[in-house]
Amino acid sequence: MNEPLIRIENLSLEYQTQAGPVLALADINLELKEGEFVCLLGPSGCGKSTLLKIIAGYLAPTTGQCLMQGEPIKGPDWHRGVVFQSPTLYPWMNLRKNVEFGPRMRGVSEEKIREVSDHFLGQVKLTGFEDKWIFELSGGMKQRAELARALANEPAVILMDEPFGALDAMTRVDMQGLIREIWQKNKSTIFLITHDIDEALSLGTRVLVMSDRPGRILKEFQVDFTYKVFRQDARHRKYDESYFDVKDEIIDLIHYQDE
Ligand SMILES: Nc1ncnc2c1ncn2[C@@H]1O[C@H](COP(=O)(O)OP(=O)(O)OP(=O)(O)O)[C@@H](O)[C@H]1O
Repeated sequence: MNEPLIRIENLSLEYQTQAGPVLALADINLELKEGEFVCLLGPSGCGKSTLLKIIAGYLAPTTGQCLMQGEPIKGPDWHRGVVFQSPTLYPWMNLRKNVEFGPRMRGVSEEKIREVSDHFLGQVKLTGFEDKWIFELSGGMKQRAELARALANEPAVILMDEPFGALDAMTRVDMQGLIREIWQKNKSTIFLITHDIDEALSLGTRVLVMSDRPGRILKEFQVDFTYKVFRQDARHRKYDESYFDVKDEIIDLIHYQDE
């Protein structure tokens, strides 16, 4: 099968605002292949979230196209799971009901729903908290719950917009370890937006760097640092010189934009 999971061709997006049109993205060409962990970096306001929203199906491109398995994406659907920085869990449902919501809406059997929610709550290490209300969970737990809710739909691709941005440094590193472990175990395809170069390099198999608005993809880096980091010592990462060479190049690329 040569068709990539997601294919974006000559895409641009222009927002219409009261002050006039805002060109957010231009000339985007991008493929996401099954099993890839693609991280997107770029200056603030360059169009990263806009690109993710197009892949999710929330926004339609102004020109060009965004295809999933060769078919144009026409709107949001459960094949593409989305995780945002602020959890969007339903406060009137307990944790288990939140995770089961998607499969239940799709008419999955109650037996299978239970199996899936047990499995993914286990993967995100929330077994034992199923009956808790959302307000009873910590920030890190909410973000893990959000992840379990996305995973419960068994989407073809998981789209994450700064998923760990609001977490403290320690919880963030733990979450990175967890998402790496889940990606490897489930053979998931992940597209993740971050401001953190170390996060992108320590998780991604490919790191894309975007230009200032209108966002274009300036350069991409095929990297394998994620394979070198194991969850057990995720807090004590040791990288060789090539890591710092790539990091410096990315800093220069992003910094150059600000000048
Ligand atoms: N709904 C909208 N209507 C009009 N303009 C918008 C809208 N959403 C975003 N924009 C503009 O489009 C540009 C890209 O925004 P976007 O949120 O995609 O950037 P970003 O790279 O994700 O930013 P950040 O890193 O700060 O989250 C910005 O100039 C923003 O002001």
